[in-house]
Amino acid sequence: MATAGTLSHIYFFVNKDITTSTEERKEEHIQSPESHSHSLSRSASPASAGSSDNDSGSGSSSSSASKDSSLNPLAADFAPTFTAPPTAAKLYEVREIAGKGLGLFATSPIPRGTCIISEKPLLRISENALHLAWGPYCRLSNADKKAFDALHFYSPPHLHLEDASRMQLIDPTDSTMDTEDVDELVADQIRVMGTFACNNFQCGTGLAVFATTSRLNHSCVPNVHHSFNPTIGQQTVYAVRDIAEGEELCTTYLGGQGVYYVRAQRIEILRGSYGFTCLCAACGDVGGGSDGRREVMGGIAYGLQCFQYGGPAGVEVPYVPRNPAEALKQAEDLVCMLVGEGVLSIELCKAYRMASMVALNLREYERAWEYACHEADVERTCLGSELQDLVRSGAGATCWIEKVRVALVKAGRAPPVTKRGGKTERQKAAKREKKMRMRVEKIAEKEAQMKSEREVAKEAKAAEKRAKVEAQREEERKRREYDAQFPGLKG
Ligand SMILES: C[S@@+](CC[C@H](N)C(=O)[O-])C[C@H]1O[C@@H](n2cnc3c(N)ncnc32)[C@H](O)[C@@H]1O
Repeated sequence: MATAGTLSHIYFFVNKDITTSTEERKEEHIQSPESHSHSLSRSASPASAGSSDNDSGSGSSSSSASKDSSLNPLAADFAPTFTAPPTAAKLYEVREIAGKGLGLFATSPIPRGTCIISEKPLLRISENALHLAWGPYCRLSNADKKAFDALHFYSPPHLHLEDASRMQLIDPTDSTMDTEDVDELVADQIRVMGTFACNNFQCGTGLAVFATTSRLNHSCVPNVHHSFNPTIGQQTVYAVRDIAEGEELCTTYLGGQGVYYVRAQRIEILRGSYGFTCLCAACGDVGGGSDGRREVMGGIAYGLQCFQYGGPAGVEVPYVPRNPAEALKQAEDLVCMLVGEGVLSIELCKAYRMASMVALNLREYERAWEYACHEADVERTCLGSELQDLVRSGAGATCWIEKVRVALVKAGRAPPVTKRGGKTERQKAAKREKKMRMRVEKIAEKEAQMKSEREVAKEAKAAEKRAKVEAQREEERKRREYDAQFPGLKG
């Protein structure tokens, strides 16, 4: 993961100073060349704060309150200084699954938007550089070391872990080590780097491995969304749709943009970096249209990005809308296609945001409001509601909703409110879903029509070529006949 891009899609616009506590930063900074330490049992000052999973992030171990008030629960600014014990029941179990090793499985039905895991890193490094994992690993407590060692190991060939170990971690001038010691140390370092490589997630500006989240297997149609929440300093995993009891919980290892990769690209990355071939619904859908849809979705997403920020000079980018009205239609199509493809996380938020922004630009206030609300809904579903970092940076859906609300008020329109006795949310959602399904079907129909047109054109071209060859042959035959009839005239 450190090098294959990442398991994680960074949605947080992270300000390192906000997200990393001074103590954590201290931990990270003392990691570097000391990593030449040759002893696995070197002083164990845990780089991570343990691995409490499923404590739903409700507890905070730091308090900004004054000493006195922090001890007085009745004080206005009282804040607990202890980490609250886990309150939510464990919603999953770790089980072995054929062909995948261990995985997490729902032990009861899990409704969409449920926080399934919230845990602190087991081992964290400050940059995307695998060799940095060795130092903090050596400082782990024995229990954390055991948890780390139990994780899956894979050594991606392109990472050249042995070279990384010999060149970056071993001190060739150290005369106290003989060849056997060096080989043993190299093997240990390969094991740690390989384990880190295939289990890490993006964590702020660095990478981290987690005791529980790192057991999540991959799917190109994930049912959970993982992200590091700097506000609570924990990795969180939320259900992006209703999950049935017994269903495997799967996230994506390909990051947000991975949604737009076609099957062959996904296979290449997953095989190269994690050593497996994905057999999820999208990868199994050979010839079923998933690849075509993902390609079109990627084209539309990129086209919209070029529309918003400008595209590369001198390159003709397909799907760039010519005007805001076209952009709105494309953003709506993208929403429908993402939903149709079962991609329900951050890329969907982005598509809703785009639709809302363009609608606002077109002064289509109600639509702008509706899409902003959808974005907020999906954001809450994937990330929960403790998102102060996101709000502070102005990137959260709630910040956008506020902008739309102000625009509506300025335009003399009040933000729409749900009418009493009106349609229930469930009815509305069902209607929206039906509408979306119809649009997706329409898009698929259009695609199929375009495909068959392309095939007809290809066939016509091939027929034309065949006729040309046939005509040449005929001419050649006639010429030979003539030559045979009038040999004297030959040449
Ligand atoms: C982060 S670990 C996931 C947990 C792992 N299965 C375990 O036993 O600890 C990543 C590894 O799990 C396996 N894996 C993940 N997703 C998979 C999938 N969809 N199909 C097959 N193997 C998968 C691969 O071996 C991969 O290198």
